[in-house]
Amino acid sequence: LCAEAPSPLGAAARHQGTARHRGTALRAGSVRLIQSRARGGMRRGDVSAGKLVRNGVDKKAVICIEGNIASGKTTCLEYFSKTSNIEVLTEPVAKWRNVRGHNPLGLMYQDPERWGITLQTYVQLTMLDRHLSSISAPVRMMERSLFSAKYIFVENLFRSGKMPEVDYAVLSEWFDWITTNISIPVDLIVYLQTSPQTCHDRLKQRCREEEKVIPLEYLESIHKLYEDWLIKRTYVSLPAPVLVIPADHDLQKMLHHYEENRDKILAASYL
Ligand SMILES: Nc1ncnc2c1ncn2[C@@H]1O[C@H](COP(=O)(O)OP(=O)(O)O)[C@@H](O)[C@H]1O
Ligand SMILES: Nc1ccn([C@H]2C[C@H](O)[C@@H](COP(=O)(O)O)O2)c(=O)n1
Repeated sequence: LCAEAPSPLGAAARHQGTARHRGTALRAGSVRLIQSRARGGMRRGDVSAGKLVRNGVDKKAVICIEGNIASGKTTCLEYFSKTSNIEVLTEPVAKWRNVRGHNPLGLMYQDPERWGITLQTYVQLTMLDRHLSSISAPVRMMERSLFSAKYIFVENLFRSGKMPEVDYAVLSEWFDWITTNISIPVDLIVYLQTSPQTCHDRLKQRCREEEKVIPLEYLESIHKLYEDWLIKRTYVSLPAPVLVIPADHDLQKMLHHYEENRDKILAASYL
């Protein structure tokens, strides 16, 4: 049985616009980026020093929900979306499935060597847009991040031999430029830790057309990268502290776990 339903949360309406330098300020649609002061004066002063920061960014908490494909991130976000003072941003999967009539997500699963760079370039752009969009509530919970796009998905394509070295190099240059020059603040990572088999079962249940070709081994590689990054910490540096929530349980138990962890999660807003 297929159970893919459009997210009731919807995608945040975003203005589209061309980024253009104006002295030290850059306007991208409704986003205003300003050059941060050298040090101090901001909660994340050291991390942001000298970078472009979104205006007013230091007043809001950003929590990223991370986890394997179909681990339950959207379901978790739907639960917290019912809380006042929390704004929820799901991944822009609808855009990845339809950019001007093209489906880079589907193309990537059909032929990763050819289309991996196309999808991941677009993921990087749309995730950057998510990070920089204006925050309307004191706390933002967002699905995944610019960081996992690079450290998990791009890395997995490259390491599995499905992304040519030149494509990986270009994506890495883009990622390094963005993270060197633009502040991408994250206050907490919530890792929904699942077994690859659980994700495989949930993936089949969700039945997203493009994902029907995903074998268990693909989820195992993604799982390993997540574990190396967020649990073993043997891989790349973390952009924020990590809260791990075991997520193999049934829905009712998961909702209970979310409630139990609510204070720890929202504590990110007092940092
Ligand atoms: N705890 C759970 N137990 C069983 N099924 C779940 C659970 N959480 C989510 N699901 C189902 O698994 C599928 C994937 O969940 P979803 O929240 O879309 O994952 P993600 O956003 O991480 O890809 C959906 O069909 C969803 O209804
Ligand atoms: N950088 C990324 C991010 C996501 N994907 C794929 C994986 C899934 O098929 C889909 C959405 O992920 P989910 O929210 O269901 O975990 O997008 C990718 O290929 N690269």
